[in-house]
Amino acid sequence: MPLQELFTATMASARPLLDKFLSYPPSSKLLYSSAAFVTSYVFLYMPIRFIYRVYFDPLSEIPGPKIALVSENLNKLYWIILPWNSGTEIFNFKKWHEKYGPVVRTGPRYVSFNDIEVYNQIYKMNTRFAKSADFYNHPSADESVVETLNIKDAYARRVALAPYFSKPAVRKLEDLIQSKVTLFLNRVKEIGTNINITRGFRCLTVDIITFYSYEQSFGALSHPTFAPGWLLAFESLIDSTGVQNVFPNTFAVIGFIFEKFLPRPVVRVISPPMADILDFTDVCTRAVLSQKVKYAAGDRNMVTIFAQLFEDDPKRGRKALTDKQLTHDAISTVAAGMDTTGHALNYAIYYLTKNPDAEKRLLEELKSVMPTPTSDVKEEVLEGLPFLQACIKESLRFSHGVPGPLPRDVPAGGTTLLGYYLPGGTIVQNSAYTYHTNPTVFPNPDKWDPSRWLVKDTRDMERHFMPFSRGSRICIGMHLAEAELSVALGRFVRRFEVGLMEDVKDSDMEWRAVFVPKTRGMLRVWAKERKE
Ligand code: HEM
Repeated sequence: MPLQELFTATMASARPLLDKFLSYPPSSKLLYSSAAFVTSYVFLYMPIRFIYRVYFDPLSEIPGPKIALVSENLNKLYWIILPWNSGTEIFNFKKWHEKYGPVVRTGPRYVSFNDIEVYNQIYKMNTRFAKSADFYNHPSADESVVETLNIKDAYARRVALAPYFSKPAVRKLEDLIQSKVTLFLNRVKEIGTNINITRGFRCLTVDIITFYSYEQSFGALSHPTFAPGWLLAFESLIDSTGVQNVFPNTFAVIGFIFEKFLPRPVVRVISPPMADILDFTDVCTRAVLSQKVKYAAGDRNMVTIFAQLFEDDPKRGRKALTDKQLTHDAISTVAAGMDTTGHALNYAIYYLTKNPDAEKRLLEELKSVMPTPTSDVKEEVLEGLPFLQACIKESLRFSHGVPGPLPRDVPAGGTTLLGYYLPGGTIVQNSAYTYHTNPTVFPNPDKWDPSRWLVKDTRDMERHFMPFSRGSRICIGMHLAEAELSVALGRFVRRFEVGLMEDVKDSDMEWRAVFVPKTRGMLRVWAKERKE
């Protein structure tokens, strides 16, 4: 039968059905057409799309679990929103790499790698792999330097911040770091027992970075239990990163309504975490904008990492940051510098209490440069202590910095990695957790063992060690973090004998990834001043 006749016959037989449909009231019409749309989406479009992804897509040659190809959105809901799965995707990545090899297709457009040469190609200086909008989209920080996607814009913003974070610049912060560590240690002595050291370390790191940013710290260390309201607010903000990532627009709209139209006490009744988040944003906004006002009034002697961002940089084509960009930078530098450094210190103390031999060895080493428990010691000296540095490295290996897969977009035109062609727009992932727990490079990877860093040849471990990431988007605050870690850990261990509170469980230190690792519980310790 010719095609035209077939079409006419089909239309004729469908006509009664169509007439019946048109005779329904509008509400039924809407219901039936919605049902027809959903049915054909689920039973027709999704299966066809799945078959295309499995057999015909340019990425179809790449091994991986087929179930992950059903839907990008379902993957996100499954791994991010379901409370029991939230933050555990990267553990699964590692299992998938063990099963499928160094390259795994983890979603329709996502490919994960476990190959250090590929890592170095993606996270290198002048990379063409930009941060992916699919992840760096959190409404509370998407205009910060951390979430700036465009490579040129990110470079210009980093250049403005870089002079404040170079090694020589950090050396000039010695007095600031030492004085905050002294305050922290005095507070530890004063509290003595049941010290929430997880929050204590956060308070220490945040008081340093906020002083450097705003000429006055947030005063966190002075809080009686290391739990100022805005720190609890920050914890809510971090908890919300998954929801922000999956529903950025909804989160932004709700946040806007809550912020602009409802009094804060009302927001607190409706959603305590949202009220916390807005409180934290307010604190950061007030702090950074008051610095901007001082700068505009001609004060050029003030100490603020933001100074260069208040002005245009015509040479690099960067405009002065808007108030929103400043606020987002204020939030993200506090966030970037607080939890990461805090976690590494947390793990160091936890594992030292579990490994008395290591603690003894560290103490002996510290005594060689600090004759008494409260002796002054320069950061430069602590940097030269091999066992202290090995403890710090091993604790960074356990805390991972940002363990998540740091997704990057394959540039337009595509690229070939490990023999597989990846079209432009493919999202590549690499998880520090996978590299840091590679048993070939780090034998017995789940054992906290600082002495592994004291062997003659550490080159292979160094190659697979990336707590600060690498390349153009390497951590800006790396030197500051290293200085904080040396001074805080060295002086803490020299001054105090420390132990876990009885009810602290090993499972309290298990973590999931909410951008940074989030432990199941908090580390609580007792601390006794040493006599000698
Ligand atoms: C032990 C402590 C720290 C670790 C392990 C760490 C780790 C990292 C990692 C892995 C990244 C890359 C994130 C990504 O690609 O999405 C990063 C970025 C960043 N870090 Fe850190 N960080 C630490 C401390 C600090 C401190 C003290 C600051 C100071 C404010 C800081 C500021 C930043 C900033 C601004 C970025 C964004 C850089 C960019 O996107 O170009 N970090 N950090």
